[in-house]
Amino acid sequence: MATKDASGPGVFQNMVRHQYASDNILQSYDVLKPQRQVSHSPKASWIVYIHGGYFRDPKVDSTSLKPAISCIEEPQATSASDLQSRISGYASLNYRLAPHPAHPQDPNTTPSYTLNSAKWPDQPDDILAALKAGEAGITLPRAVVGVSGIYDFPAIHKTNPDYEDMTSSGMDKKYYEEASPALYTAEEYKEKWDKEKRVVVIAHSKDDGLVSWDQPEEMMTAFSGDGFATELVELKGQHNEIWEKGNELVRAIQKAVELVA
Ligand SMILES: N[C@@H](CC(=O)c1ccccc1NC=O)C(=O)O
Repeated sequence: MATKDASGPGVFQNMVRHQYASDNILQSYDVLKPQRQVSHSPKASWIVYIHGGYFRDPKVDSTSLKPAISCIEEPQATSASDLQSRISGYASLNYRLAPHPAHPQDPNTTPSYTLNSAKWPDQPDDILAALKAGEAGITLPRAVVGVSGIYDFPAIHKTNPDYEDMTSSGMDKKYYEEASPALYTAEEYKEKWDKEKRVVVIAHSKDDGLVSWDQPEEMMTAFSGDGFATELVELKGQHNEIWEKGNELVRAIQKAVELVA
Protein backbone atom coordinates (compact mmCIF):
# COMPACT_ATOMS: atom_id res chain seq x y z
CA MET A 1 0.00 0.00 0.00
CA ALA A 2 1.15 3.52 -0.70
CA THR A 3 0.61 5.24 2.59
CA LYS A 4 -0.03 8.93 2.79
CA ASP A 5 -0.12 11.52 5.54
CA ALA A 6 -3.80 12.40 5.82
CA SER A 7 -3.21 16.07 6.59
CA GLY A 8 -0.37 17.31 4.46
CA PRO A 9 0.87 16.92 0.93
CA GLY A 10 1.48 13.29 0.03
CA VAL A 11 4.03 11.62 2.26
CA PHE A 12 4.60 8.21 0.72
CA GLN A 13 6.55 5.81 2.89
CA ASN A 14 7.87 3.91 -0.11
CA MET A 15 8.98 6.93 -2.09
CA VAL A 16 12.75 6.87 -2.62
CA ARG A 17 14.95 9.70 -3.86
CA HIS A 18 17.88 8.83 -6.11
CA GLN A 19 20.72 11.14 -7.10
CA TYR A 20 21.64 10.73 -10.78
CA ALA A 21 24.56 13.16 -10.71
CA SER A 22 26.37 14.98 -7.92
CA ASP A 23 27.07 18.50 -9.18
CA ASN A 24 23.81 19.77 -7.79
CA ILE A 25 21.28 18.59 -5.22
CA LEU A 26 18.53 18.92 -7.86
CA GLN A 27 20.05 16.18 -10.00
CA SER A 28 17.68 13.69 -8.43
CA TYR A 29 14.47 11.82 -9.01
CA ASP A 30 11.84 10.30 -6.76
CA VAL A 31 10.50 6.81 -7.35
CA LEU A 32 7.32 5.33 -5.97
CA LYS A 33 6.53 1.73 -6.71
CA PRO A 34 3.22 1.08 -4.99
CA GLN A 35 2.58 -2.34 -3.52
CA ARG A 36 -1.06 -2.91 -4.14
CA GLN A 37 -3.80 -5.46 -3.98
CA VAL A 38 -4.81 -5.03 -7.61
CA SER A 39 -2.77 -6.99 -10.12
CA HIS A 40 -0.99 -5.13 -12.88
CA SER A 41 -2.24 -5.38 -16.39
CA PRO A 42 0.52 -6.55 -18.77
CA LYS A 43 0.35 -3.14 -20.41
CA ALA A 44 1.00 -1.26 -17.18
CA SER A 45 3.18 1.82 -17.65
CA TRP A 46 5.58 3.86 -15.60
CA ILE A 47 4.52 7.48 -15.14
CA VAL A 48 7.58 9.69 -15.61
CA TYR A 49 6.95 13.27 -14.60
CA ILE A 50 8.98 16.33 -15.55
CA HIS A 51 7.77 19.31 -13.57
CA GLY A 52 7.36 22.88 -14.85
CA GLY A 53 7.87 26.29 -13.26
CA TYR A 54 9.57 28.00 -16.18
CA PHE A 55 12.69 25.93 -15.34
CA ARG A 56 13.54 28.34 -12.53
CA ASP A 57 10.89 28.33 -9.80
CA PRO A 58 12.45 26.62 -6.75
CA LYS A 59 8.97 26.14 -5.27
CA VAL A 60 8.01 23.78 -8.09
CA ASP A 61 9.90 20.48 -8.07
CA SER A 62 9.47 16.72 -8.31
CA THR A 63 7.05 16.79 -5.38
CA SER A 64 4.50 18.60 -7.54
CA LEU A 65 3.37 15.17 -8.79
CA LYS A 66 2.29 14.15 -5.28
CA PRO A 67 -1.29 15.45 -5.34
CA ALA A 68 -1.89 13.50 -8.57
CA ILE A 69 -0.33 10.36 -7.06
CA SER A 70 -2.62 10.78 -4.06
CA CYS A 71 -5.65 11.00 -6.33
CA ILE A 72 -4.68 7.73 -8.01
CA GLU A 73 -3.40 5.78 -5.03
CA GLU A 74 -5.86 6.74 -2.31
CA PRO A 75 -8.15 3.79 -1.75
CA GLN A 76 -11.31 5.90 -1.75
CA ALA A 77 -10.51 7.61 -5.05
CA THR A 78 -13.31 7.08 -7.54
CA SER A 79 -12.45 4.85 -10.50
CA ALA A 80 -8.82 4.88 -9.32
CA SER A 81 -8.39 1.12 -9.10
CA ASP A 82 -8.79 0.79 -12.86
CA LEU A 83 -6.04 3.34 -13.37
CA GLN A 84 -3.93 1.77 -10.61
CA SER A 85 -3.83 -1.54 -12.45
CA ARG A 86 -2.36 0.23 -15.48
CA ILE A 87 0.40 2.04 -13.57
CA SER A 88 3.54 0.18 -12.46
CA GLY A 89 5.05 3.14 -10.67
CA TYR A 90 5.99 6.79 -10.70
CA ALA A 91 9.28 8.54 -11.30
CA SER A 92 9.32 12.30 -10.77
CA LEU A 93 12.42 14.14 -11.93
CA ASN A 94 14.33 17.13 -10.65
CA TYR A 95 16.82 19.02 -12.77
CA ARG A 96 19.09 22.02 -12.24
CA LEU A 97 17.18 25.30 -12.20
CA ALA A 98 17.93 28.76 -13.52
CA PRO A 99 18.19 31.72 -11.12
CA HIS A 100 14.93 33.26 -9.93
CA PRO A 101 14.74 36.98 -9.05
CA ALA A 102 12.36 36.34 -6.13
CA HIS A 103 14.78 33.79 -4.65
CA PRO A 104 18.19 35.49 -4.89
CA GLN A 105 21.30 33.52 -3.91
CA ASP A 106 24.74 34.93 -3.20
CA PRO A 107 27.18 32.95 -5.35
CA ASN A 108 29.98 33.81 -2.90
CA THR A 109 28.31 32.14 0.07
CA THR A 110 26.04 29.57 -1.61
CA PRO A 111 27.63 26.16 -2.16
CA SER A 112 27.60 25.30 -5.85
CA TYR A 113 25.52 22.18 -5.22
CA THR A 114 22.58 24.33 -4.10
CA LEU A 115 23.19 27.26 -6.46
CA ASN A 116 20.53 27.68 -9.15
CA SER A 117 22.54 28.80 -12.13
CA ALA A 118 21.46 26.42 -14.89
CA LYS A 119 21.61 27.58 -18.47
CA TRP A 120 20.07 25.74 -21.41
CA PRO A 121 20.85 22.96 -22.35
CA ASP A 122 21.66 22.00 -18.71
CA GLN A 123 17.95 21.35 -18.11
CA PRO A 124 17.33 18.83 -20.95
CA ASP A 125 20.79 17.34 -20.39
CA ASP A 126 19.82 16.62 -16.78
CA ILE A 127 16.47 15.17 -17.81
CA LEU A 128 18.16 12.80 -20.27
CA ALA A 129 20.73 11.80 -17.64
CA ALA A 130 17.91 11.05 -15.20
CA LEU A 131 16.04 8.93 -17.75
CA LYS A 132 19.16 6.92 -18.53
CA ALA A 133 19.94 6.44 -14.84
CA GLY A 134 16.65 4.74 -14.01
CA GLU A 135 16.43 1.05 -13.11
CA ALA A 136 16.13 -0.15 -16.68
CA GLY A 137 16.92 3.14 -18.34
CA ILE A 138 14.00 4.77 -20.07
CA THR A 139 14.49 4.86 -23.81
CA LEU A 140 11.42 5.53 -25.91
CA PRO A 141 8.16 6.36 -24.15
CA ARG A 142 4.84 4.82 -25.16
CA ALA A 143 3.12 8.13 -24.65
CA VAL A 144 3.98 11.76 -24.07
CA VAL A 145 1.65 14.06 -22.18
CA GLY A 146 2.13 17.82 -22.33
CA VAL A 147 0.40 19.63 -19.48
CA SER A 148 -0.23 23.40 -19.47
CA GLY A 149 2.96 23.85 -21.42
CA ILE A 150 4.68 26.48 -23.50
CA TYR A 151 5.52 24.87 -26.83
CA ASP A 152 6.68 27.82 -28.88
CA PHE A 153 8.88 30.43 -27.17
CA PRO A 154 9.05 32.95 -30.04
CA ALA A 155 5.22 32.85 -30.27
CA ILE A 156 4.68 33.33 -26.54
CA HIS A 157 7.09 36.25 -26.54
CA LYS A 158 4.72 37.86 -29.06
CA THR A 159 1.53 37.20 -27.09
CA ASN A 160 3.22 37.82 -23.69
CA PRO A 161 6.27 40.08 -24.23
CA ASP A 162 7.02 40.19 -20.49
CA TYR A 163 7.74 36.42 -20.52
CA GLU A 164 10.96 36.91 -22.40
CA ASP A 165 12.65 37.89 -19.11
CA MET A 166 11.69 34.51 -17.66
CA THR A 167 12.87 32.61 -20.72
CA SER A 168 16.17 34.48 -20.85
CA SER A 169 16.91 33.73 -17.18
CA GLY A 170 17.50 30.11 -18.15
CA MET A 171 18.23 30.19 -21.87
CA ASP A 172 20.25 32.21 -24.37
CA LYS A 173 18.22 33.69 -27.20
CA LYS A 174 19.92 31.44 -29.75
CA TYR A 175 18.09 28.42 -28.23
CA TYR A 176 14.52 29.82 -28.36
CA GLU A 177 13.56 27.90 -31.52
CA GLU A 178 15.49 24.74 -30.71
CA ALA A 179 13.81 24.57 -27.29
CA SER A 180 10.30 24.93 -28.76
CA PRO A 181 8.72 21.51 -29.37
CA ALA A 182 5.98 22.94 -31.62
CA LEU A 183 8.62 24.05 -34.13
CA TYR A 184 9.60 20.47 -35.04
CA THR A 185 7.80 18.54 -37.76
CA ALA A 186 5.91 15.27 -37.54
CA GLU A 187 8.65 13.71 -39.70
CA GLU A 188 11.35 14.79 -37.26
CA TYR A 189 9.40 13.32 -34.35
CA LYS A 190 8.80 10.05 -36.19
CA GLU A 191 12.48 9.69 -36.92
CA LYS A 192 13.54 10.17 -33.28
CA TRP A 193 10.57 8.36 -31.75
CA ASP A 194 10.64 5.09 -33.58
CA LYS A 195 7.46 3.36 -32.42
CA GLU A 196 4.47 1.90 -34.17
CA LYS A 197 2.07 3.77 -31.97
CA ARG A 198 3.04 7.20 -30.70
CA VAL A 199 0.53 8.47 -28.18
CA VAL A 200 0.53 12.23 -27.62
CA VAL A 201 -1.84 13.92 -25.22
CA ILE A 202 -1.77 17.69 -24.98
CA ALA A 203 -3.73 18.83 -21.94
CA HIS A 204 -4.49 22.46 -21.26
CA SER A 205 -7.09 24.66 -19.63
CA LYS A 206 -8.77 27.59 -21.32
CA ASP A 207 -8.74 29.18 -17.85
CA ASP A 208 -4.98 28.62 -17.51
CA GLY A 209 -4.38 32.34 -17.04
CA LEU A 210 -0.66 32.14 -17.90
CA VAL A 211 -0.42 30.19 -21.16
CA SER A 212 -3.11 30.77 -23.76
CA TRP A 213 -4.89 28.15 -25.84
CA ASP A 214 -2.94 28.89 -29.04
CA GLN A 215 0.10 27.13 -27.54
CA PRO A 216 -1.51 23.67 -27.19
CA GLU A 217 -3.26 24.13 -30.53
CA GLU A 218 0.03 24.82 -32.23
CA MET A 219 1.61 21.78 -30.57
CA MET A 220 -1.22 19.59 -31.84
CA THR A 221 -0.62 20.61 -35.44
CA ALA A 222 2.99 19.38 -35.21
CA PHE A 223 1.68 15.90 -34.33
CA SER A 224 -1.04 15.76 -36.96
CA GLY A 225 -1.10 13.10 -39.64
CA ASP A 226 -0.26 9.40 -39.76
CA GLY A 227 1.77 7.76 -37.06
CA PHE A 228 0.35 9.55 -34.06
CA ALA A 229 -2.58 8.90 -31.78
CA THR A 230 -3.20 12.39 -30.46
CA GLU A 231 -5.76 14.04 -28.28
CA LEU A 232 -6.18 17.58 -27.03
CA VAL A 233 -7.69 17.30 -23.56
CA GLU A 234 -9.40 20.37 -22.19
CA LEU A 235 -8.60 20.70 -18.51
CA LYS A 236 -10.51 22.79 -15.98
CA GLY A 237 -8.79 25.27 -13.71
CA GLN A 238 -5.94 27.73 -13.54
CA HIS A 239 -2.31 26.98 -14.46
CA ASN A 240 -1.04 26.01 -10.99
CA GLU A 241 -4.26 24.30 -9.92
CA ILE A 242 -3.72 21.58 -12.49
CA TRP A 243 -1.03 19.83 -10.42
CA GLU A 244 -1.70 21.48 -7.06
CA LYS A 245 -5.09 19.80 -6.93
CA GLY A 246 -3.97 16.83 -8.98
CA ASN A 247 -7.31 15.57 -10.28
CA GLU A 248 -7.03 17.36 -13.62
CA LEU A 249 -3.46 16.15 -14.10
CA VAL A 250 -4.78 12.66 -13.42
CA ARG A 251 -7.37 13.12 -16.18
CA ALA A 252 -4.55 13.85 -18.64
CA ILE A 253 -2.61 10.77 -17.46
CA GLN A 254 -5.76 8.65 -17.70
CA LYS A 255 -6.30 9.66 -21.31
CA ALA A 256 -2.74 8.66 -22.24
CA VAL A 257 -3.09 5.32 -20.45
CA GLU A 258 -6.35 4.67 -22.33
CA LEU A 259 -4.76 5.44 -25.69
CA VAL A 260 -1.78 3.19 -24.93
CA ALA A 261 -3.98 0.18 -24.12
N1 LIG B 1 6.19 30.22 -11.21
C1 LIG B 1 7.11 30.60 -12.27
C2 LIG B 1 6.34 31.12 -13.44
C3 LIG B 1 5.71 30.03 -14.22
O1 LIG B 1 5.76 28.89 -13.87
C4 LIG B 1 5.05 30.39 -15.49
C5 LIG B 1 4.81 31.71 -15.79
C6 LIG B 1 4.22 32.05 -16.99
C7 LIG B 1 3.87 31.07 -17.89
C8 LIG B 1 4.09 29.74 -17.58
C9 LIG B 1 4.69 29.39 -16.38
N2 LIG B 1 4.93 28.08 -16.04
C10 LIG B 1 5.53 27.20 -16.88
O2 LIG B 1 5.57 26.01 -16.56
C11 LIG B 1 8.10 31.63 -11.81
O3 LIG B 1 7.94 32.16 -10.72
O4 LIG B 1 9.06 31.86 -12.50
